[in-house]
Amino acid sequence: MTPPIPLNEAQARLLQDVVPLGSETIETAAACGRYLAEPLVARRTQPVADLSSMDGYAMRADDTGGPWQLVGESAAGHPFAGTLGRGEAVRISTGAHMPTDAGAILLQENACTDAGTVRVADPEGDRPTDRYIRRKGFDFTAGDTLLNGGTRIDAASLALAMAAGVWQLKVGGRPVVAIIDSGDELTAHADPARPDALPASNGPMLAAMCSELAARALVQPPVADSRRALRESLEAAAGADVIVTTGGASVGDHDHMRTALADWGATIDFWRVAIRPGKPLLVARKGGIIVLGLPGNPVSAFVTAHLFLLPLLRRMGGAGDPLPRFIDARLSGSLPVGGARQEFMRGVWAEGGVAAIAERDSSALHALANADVLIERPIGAPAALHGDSVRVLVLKNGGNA
Ligand SMILES: Nc1nc2c(c(=O)[nH]1)N[C@H]1C(S)=C(S)[C@@H](COP(=O)(O)OP(=O)(O)OC[C@H]3O[C@@H](n4cnc5c(N)ncnc54)[C@H](O)[C@@H]3O)O[C@H]1N2
Ligand code: MOO
Repeated sequence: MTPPIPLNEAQARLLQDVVPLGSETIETAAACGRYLAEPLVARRTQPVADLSSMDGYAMRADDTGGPWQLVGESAAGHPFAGTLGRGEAVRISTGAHMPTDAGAILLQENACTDAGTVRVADPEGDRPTDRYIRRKGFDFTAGDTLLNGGTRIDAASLALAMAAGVWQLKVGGRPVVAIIDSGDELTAHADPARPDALPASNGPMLAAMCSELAARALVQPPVADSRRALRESLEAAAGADVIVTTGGASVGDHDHMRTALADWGATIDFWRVAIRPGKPLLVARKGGIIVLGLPGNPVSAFVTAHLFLLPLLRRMGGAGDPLPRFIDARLSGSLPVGGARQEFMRGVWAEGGVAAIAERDSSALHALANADVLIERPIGAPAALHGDSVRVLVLKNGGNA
């Protein structure tokens, strides 16, 4: 048996030949979660003119002493059409166009009005200023490149595209993922006739992870531990871009995944990666289909999905930067010396840092569901102490969570 390969080598081998799926043009409002297939270029300037950022009164920049005669109003969507002379002011609202010739704003809190005349309320207090003017094009100008191709569209970038007058976006495709749970012990639903059966939780878990990436996930009913049944389920899934299996990837008498893949005509690219959990991971290919064989233990399947499945789907969908992003965090508590495999420990936010959850068994879903982060431990890392820096992958309380 060849030794497990390092994680970074395995990820590079998985992603190196992946060609992004064909692109399509869709409504911007429906593009959340997709990746830009070309740069986002502004079609309009924002703001389109100098605007007021506050409610108050607008006057000329060289006329900030007052009093001023009120000669009209500029409201958002209803600009003041006239010109502004010395000694004149217009009522102005937040987001309204600055009148031609206006160059200063007096906040309404700092103004008093009487019979069409505006004055500075407190001669010792705040006077008109240009600080409340949002200059034309300060955010972006028509023709500016706002986002690079390969960027994921999220709520903010979707709003940016709308504001830039781009109603449709060219985005990468949505990979179709077939998910196969395997094991004689598994049942798709709680089954009173089989009280000892284990609910197949990996399939729905992986489908949920895929759905956050705008992939289409199809979960098959659990498949028995037999070469023939596995081969048939692979054949049934052959219309997908990616087939993900869980279970049967290890060395036991009932672990048939590798032989079933060979029977089906797939070539195994690599098997076993130096990570904990998740060592028995395999990658195989048949034609244009990529098969990811994840280990059956639920935590192993979860961790390897983050490290391999999601990066693969991101790359297929057109992501420029598909690998998960780890950040540095302070350790609360301590960690033992790192082992022979790169480890991903479940952790929680605690005391301004992260603390490892004591339960490290790769079947422990309760601990996984309580985890806020995965803490990375390099191979052979020295023991870590309270306050040391560790790398973490944020699972909760980041983004929309
Ligand atoms: N002698 C050795 N035994 C094992 C090794 C090894 O190197 N030598 N590796 C261990 C490691 S590490 C892992 S991880 C597991 C992975 O095994 P498999 O991928 O073959 O998975 P199974 O044996 O089929 O199942 C493992 C475990 O997970 C449960 N399971 C499976 N599918 C699901 C599902 N869809 N939903 C929920 N739970 C599932 C299954 O009941 C088992 O308890 O192998 C070690 N053994
Ligand atoms: O690689 Mo296994 O996932 O540690 O239990």
